[in-house]
Amino acid sequence: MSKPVVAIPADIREIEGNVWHATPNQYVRAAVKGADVLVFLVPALETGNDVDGILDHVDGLLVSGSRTNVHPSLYGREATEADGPFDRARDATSLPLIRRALERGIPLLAICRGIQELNVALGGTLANEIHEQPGMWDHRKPDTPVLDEAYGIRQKVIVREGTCLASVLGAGDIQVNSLHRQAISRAAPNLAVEAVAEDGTIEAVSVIGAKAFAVGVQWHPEYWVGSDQPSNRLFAAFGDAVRAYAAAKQAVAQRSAAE
Ligand SMILES: N[C@@H](CCC(=O)NCCCC(=O)O)C(=O)O
Repeated sequence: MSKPVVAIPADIREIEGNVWHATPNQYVRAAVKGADVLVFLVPALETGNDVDGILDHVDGLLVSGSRTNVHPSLYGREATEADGPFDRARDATSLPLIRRALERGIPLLAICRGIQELNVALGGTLANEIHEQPGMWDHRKPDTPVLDEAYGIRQKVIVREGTCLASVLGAGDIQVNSLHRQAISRAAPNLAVEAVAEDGTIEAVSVIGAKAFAVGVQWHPEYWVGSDQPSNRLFAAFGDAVRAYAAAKQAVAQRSAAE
C-alpha cells in the first residue's frame, strides 16, 4: 500500500506581484518526516471548493498556522482594521474541510490558526490581541528575522490528565513555542480543553466524540519535529491515525470489489 495522503489547505500569498497558493515548508517537512505521509496542498478558493471531492482522495487533514486571522464575521462579530490581516479564501477552504473531515472520521491535526479555525468551524469564538488583556502573557511571534528564534521553545503548557493529548504526550507540563495574537475565547460546545498556558490561554483542544484523532494545538509542533520529543510524538500519533484510516478505507474498498 502506498503511503497515506494528508491534505494541507494553502494560504493566499502575494509574492513578486503574483498570487500564490502556499504553505511554509515546516508543515510539509513535519508531515513527511514526522507523520511519514504524503502531502497534497489544497488551493485556497473563496468559492467553488469541492470538499468531498478533495476528501475522497485524502486520509488526513493538517490545518497549518498563518499570520492571517479568521474573519470575525465567521464567529458573529463585525470586522475592524485591527482584526486583520485576513485570508478569506483560506477561511472558505479550511472551515468546510474541517467540518466535513470530522463528519467522515478523517484524522485532523490543527495548528495555531488551525485550532482557531477548528473552534470557529464548530461554533466557538476568538479573542484578538490577547496580550493587551490584564494578566495575559505575550504570546506573539518574537520580533526577530531568525526563524529558529521566532519559533523558539519558550512557554510552559499544562496538559490535562485523561485527555487525548495526555495519551500522546503524558499529562503535566511541556515546553512549547508561541506565535499568536489571537486565541480561543468561547470554546465550541463539542471541544474539550486539553491544555492551557499559565495565564489561562487555551493551548490545545480535542473534538468530543470524534470518530478519529481530532486535535488542535495553539503552538507549533511542526517546527521542531526531529529534535523535540512532544513534537515528534504528536506527529507520530497523527500519522498512526492517518494510516489506520487509510487501511480501513482500503479494506472497505477491497470488500466492495470482492462482492
Ligand atoms: N494569526 C493567528 C494565528 C497565528 C499563527 O498561525 N501563527 C503562525 C504563523 C506566524 C507568522 O508567520 O507570523 C494569530 O495571530 O493568533
